[in-house]
Amino acid sequence: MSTNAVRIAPSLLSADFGILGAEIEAIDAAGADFIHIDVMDGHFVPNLTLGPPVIRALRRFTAKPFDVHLMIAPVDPLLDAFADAGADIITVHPEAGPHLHRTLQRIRQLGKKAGVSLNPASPVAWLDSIMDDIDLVLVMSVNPGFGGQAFISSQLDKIAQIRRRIDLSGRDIMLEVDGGISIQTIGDAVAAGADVLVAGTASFAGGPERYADNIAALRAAAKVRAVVPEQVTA
Ligand SMILES: O=C(CO)[C@H](O)[C@H](O)COP(=O)(O)O
Repeated sequence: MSTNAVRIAPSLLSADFGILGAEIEAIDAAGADFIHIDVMDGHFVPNLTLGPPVIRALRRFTAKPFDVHLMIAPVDPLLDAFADAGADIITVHPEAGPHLHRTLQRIRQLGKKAGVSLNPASPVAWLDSIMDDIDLVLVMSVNPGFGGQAFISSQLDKIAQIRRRIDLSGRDIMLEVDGGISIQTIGDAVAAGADVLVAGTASFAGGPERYADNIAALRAAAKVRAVVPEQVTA
């Protein structure tokens, strides 16, 4: 794939929560493509972040797409609230069920792009029956819940398998990778087939005066792979 098409989605999880509006303005000006918002409920994942009222309040600080990753269960009762608050892409986990297909249909009915997220141990086969119903696959390259974790390199094989499926399907589906993305790991993720890279720690490191350089460094590193191609088998 062309690295020109790579999108960088800084995760607000690593921003200063005391000044989120200013952080969004700064990361937007620094070249972010999407604003990635991690919603955690303290139940589906062992951490708590923010909900629809905060997303609504932040909407006025940028025109960039809000890429909202829902790590909450049950997810269905809150879909309308997140759509109404200003989410553009809404990504859910199959385990947040009970009816993934219905959930994805509802997201699209709300006029939003529908994403599905696979945890490190979740099988690629879960995509089999929903390829018509998604606009984005989010591969978690860490276990969800916290920023600053190490990239799980076994996910490269999964990314490559999903890239093949998307290409064979001929559908316009984004392949996003989230967790441990840095200048050391982004090249391998892109070489395996990712085209949207979530980066929290790597985007927000060093404060606002570093954001543009951080994102530029990620884009440059996206063209460099660290592992030999044979390690990515699928
Ligand atoms: O969804 C997440 C954790 O559940 C975060 O988006 C992800 O971990 C990004 O943080 P970092 O780039 O620091 O790894």
